[in-house]
Amino acid sequence: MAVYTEVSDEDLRGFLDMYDLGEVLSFKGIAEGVENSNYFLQTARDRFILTLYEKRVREADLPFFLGLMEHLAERGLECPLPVRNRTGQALGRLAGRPAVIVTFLEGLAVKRPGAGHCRAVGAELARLHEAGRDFPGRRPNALSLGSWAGLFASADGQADRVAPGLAARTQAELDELAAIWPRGLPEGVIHADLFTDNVFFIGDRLSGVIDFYFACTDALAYDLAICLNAWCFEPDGSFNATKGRAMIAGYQSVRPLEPEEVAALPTLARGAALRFMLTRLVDWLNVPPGALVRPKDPLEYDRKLGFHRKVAGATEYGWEPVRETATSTASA
Ligand SMILES: Nc1ncnc2c1ncn2[C@@H]1O[C@H](COP(=O)(O)OP(=O)(O)OP(=O)(O)O)[C@@H](O)[C@H]1O
Ligand SMILES: N[C@@H](CCO)C(=O)O
Repeated sequence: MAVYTEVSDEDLRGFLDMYDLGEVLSFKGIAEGVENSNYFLQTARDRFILTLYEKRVREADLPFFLGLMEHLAERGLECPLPVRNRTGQALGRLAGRPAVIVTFLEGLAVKRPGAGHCRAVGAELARLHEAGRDFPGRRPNALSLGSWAGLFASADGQADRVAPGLAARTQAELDELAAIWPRGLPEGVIHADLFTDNVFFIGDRLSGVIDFYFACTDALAYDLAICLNAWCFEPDGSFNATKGRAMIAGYQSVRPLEPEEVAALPTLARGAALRFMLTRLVDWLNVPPGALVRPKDPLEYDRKLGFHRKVAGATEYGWEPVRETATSTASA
């Protein structure tokens, strides 16, 4: 359960005095997530999520995240909307932390996604990229290549305590990726953390996307590489190419990949796996005393890295050229 910061009844009352949300009917810490403290808030008016931002979220970046959610929602994406208080502010302070109330989204995260879910996520990711094109905000990816060596250093030489050989493997990967990391790919706003717990479905219909607190400006195909990592591996560690094919086809049904993005996909997938291995490693070694949180397994991503290292080309992820439609062939 990710609740790092407890909120007293008195603090909550003081905070909600600034809003027009009606009487509080229920207020509970949420038993998911690892990054921020999240509370479910039911008032006489509606259901909401109250988030207190913790270690990895810089307060200066919050206007980017909140503005992005508003921008995407205006363009028809189902995502939480920040709720403004009586003075028109969405961002406040509670229990010493920056805090925001957002609207509650209906739906459930899928635990064992099928190919249909992967296709829907691919298409939604591309819609997000398209909708983000005219978003004026820019935020460099604070968890890209340039940060990985520092993250590894902050594990303080303890990687081999988690698995023998992990330190040398990770160092070799850092060195190699620094040498081959693709530059100049099409960029835009990316979600950067579109894992299964951040996408909701009602039945088979994708009903919403949450958790924009890693969103940034980076290579669009890197976001797809993150999703291939998060959605298309089986619990036994094998990559499911049927799911990969569905996800990439879903993505390309909205935004076809450029040839240089296709060529870069294996390297981007390696980088994405390394990024999540490293943040998980650091979290695994540094669980704050008393925090209600279950850290995620870094070795899951070390194993995924092992798979990506052997991939020779994007077809192994299920990439196929976009088929010409009857109309485009006829008009060609
Ligand atoms: N707008 C929302 N509507 C409904 N439920 C939500 C909403 N926002 C968050 N939740 C619930 O709270 C949980 C944690 O939220 P979130 O994923 O944003 O937390 P986090 O700590 O940033 O997690 P992560 O580890 O994925 O980064 C979600 O899994 C979901 O159950
Ligand atoms: N989605 C991340 C946690 C939030 O950054 C992970 O699974 O490691």
